[in-house]
Amino acid sequence: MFFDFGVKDFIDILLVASLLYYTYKLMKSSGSINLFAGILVFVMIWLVVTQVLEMRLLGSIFDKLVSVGVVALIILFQDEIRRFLLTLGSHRNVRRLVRFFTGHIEGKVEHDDILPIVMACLNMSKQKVGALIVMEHTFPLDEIIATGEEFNAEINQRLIENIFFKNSPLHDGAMIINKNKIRAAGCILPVSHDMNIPKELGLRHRAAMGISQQSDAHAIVVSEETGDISVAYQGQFYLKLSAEELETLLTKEN
Ligand SMILES: Nc1ncnc2c1ncn2[C@@H]1O[C@H](COP(=O)(O)OP(=O)(O)OP(=O)(O)O)[C@@H](O)[C@H]1O
Repeated sequence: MFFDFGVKDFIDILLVASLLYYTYKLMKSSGSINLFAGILVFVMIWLVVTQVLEMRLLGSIFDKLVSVGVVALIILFQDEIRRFLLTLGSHRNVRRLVRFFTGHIEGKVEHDDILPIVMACLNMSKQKVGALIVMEHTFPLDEIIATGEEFNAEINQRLIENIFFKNSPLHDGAMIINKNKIRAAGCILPVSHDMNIPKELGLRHRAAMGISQQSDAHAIVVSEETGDISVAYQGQFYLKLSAEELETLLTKEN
């Protein structure tokens, strides 16, 4: 007996595989990989109980759990689902399409605005001034901005350095930059509890990782201890960057 296997089925399998891979990547970057693994194990047990062993009583309990499970999943993963849709909308190809029709990209930081940020980081790195700068992209950070001091200033190298200067009232916490404006400083970021973050990295780095797991922002850290410049982006650390590497990373379309 032959399977009626056509191109459509092949595309179907390919799409399901990509969906699973993308979900895995998203869960990994947001630190919920154990939850994802737990759900997979549950689905496998459910399939074995209902399809292979055909246990009716246990099967009917699992069936009930699965029927309410979809709602539970939406509640559990609401941040991840939101991020997934935002990332989909901000994907390079979709942005190209938007640029084709509108002529510009909403939320994109121009190269001229990146240079003062890179220069400020370089200076702070040399003087070992600690800094935490978040570049907001398509995922809105209004709730984070509300935790700090809001203003609407042009991006300026001196201003960035002054804010993070040790005696400045706003040096503690994170600065949020959106497009060509510094939107706030002294903001509190969510701290990542990821066990894989190296032990020598403290709260500033964990806060950078936290925001990168919950949004599509770039979070730049200048270490007060070592002067190292690092970036957390999409749940990944890019450590000990040179000025050129930082510029390339920030200029790259996400
Ligand atoms: N949740 C947070 N949101 C924003 N900023 C934070 C947060 N937690 C800590 N910080 C900032 O990090 C500073 C403390 O950094 P800490 O020394 O613990 O981190 P670190 O990663 O070791 O950095 P460094 O290498 O600069 O010492 C605080 O003074 C504060 O400015």
